[in-house]
Amino acid sequence: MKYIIGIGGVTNGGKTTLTNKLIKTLPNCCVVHQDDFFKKPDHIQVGEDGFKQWDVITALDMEAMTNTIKGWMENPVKFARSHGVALSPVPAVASSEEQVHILIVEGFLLYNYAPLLEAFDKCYYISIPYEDCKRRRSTRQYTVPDPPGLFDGHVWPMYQKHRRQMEDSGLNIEYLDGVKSKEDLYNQVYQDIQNNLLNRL
Ligand SMILES: Nc1ncnc2c1ncn2[C@@H]1O[C@H](COP(=O)(O)OP(=O)(O)O)[C@@H](O)[C@H]1O
Ligand SMILES: O=C(O)c1ccc[n+]([C@@H]2O[C@H](COP(=O)([O-])O)[C@@H](O)[C@H]2O)c1
Repeated sequence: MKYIIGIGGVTNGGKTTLTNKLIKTLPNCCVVHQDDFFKKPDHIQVGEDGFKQWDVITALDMEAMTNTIKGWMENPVKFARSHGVALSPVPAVASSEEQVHILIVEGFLLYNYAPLLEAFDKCYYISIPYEDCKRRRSTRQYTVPDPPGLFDGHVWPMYQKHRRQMEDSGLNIEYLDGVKSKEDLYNQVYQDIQNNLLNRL
């Protein structure tokens, strides 16, 4: 069985932290990070506001990301091996359908790209309030540092716009409170995944 989990949410909401905890405990679990598909800085458009438009879907090579996910869907064993993910031994009696393979797709604009929406078996979305987000972001180092004013001028307004768009899409999303402790968030999601997998077996 193949199972694809989306962990979307606001910048600095804790997506990577949660993902890194889950991949340590979920069996046969690979990960795709949307941040790995940002285009090079010279391919990022500059808006009328003067800011490079990093927080829009065209800043990402979504076709390449989709192809990576398709690669996992076609052959999760090969994908795991080529990404250095250790697989559980397959019992001699097990068929390939009995072996569970999990893919976590993590990113801030996961649910705003129509061709990918059908891929997810389960969609999580982490939110935190404006003040927490601004504070966490202020200490974060990206490959391209935030210019002054980017958060209020671009990042937060784009987050609000994309969130509304996602909510209007009718996708079935489980919202997570990113202000909860890292441990509580992990326990909540791990338990939910276990329950969902058991229901499918
Ligand atoms: N539940 C949490 N409570 C407090 N701080 C958190 C929590 N989850 C993550 N953080 C912190 O917030 C920052 C951003 O976390 P990260 O997982 O990289 O977010 P994202 O991948 O959503 O951008 C990091 O400094 C991280 O330690
Ligand atoms: O990773 C990069 O190369 C990069 C370069 C410039 C900006 N970013 C920021 O990365 C943010 C999304 O990543 P994250 O982990 O904070 O959800 C988004 O808000 C962008 O403004 C990221």
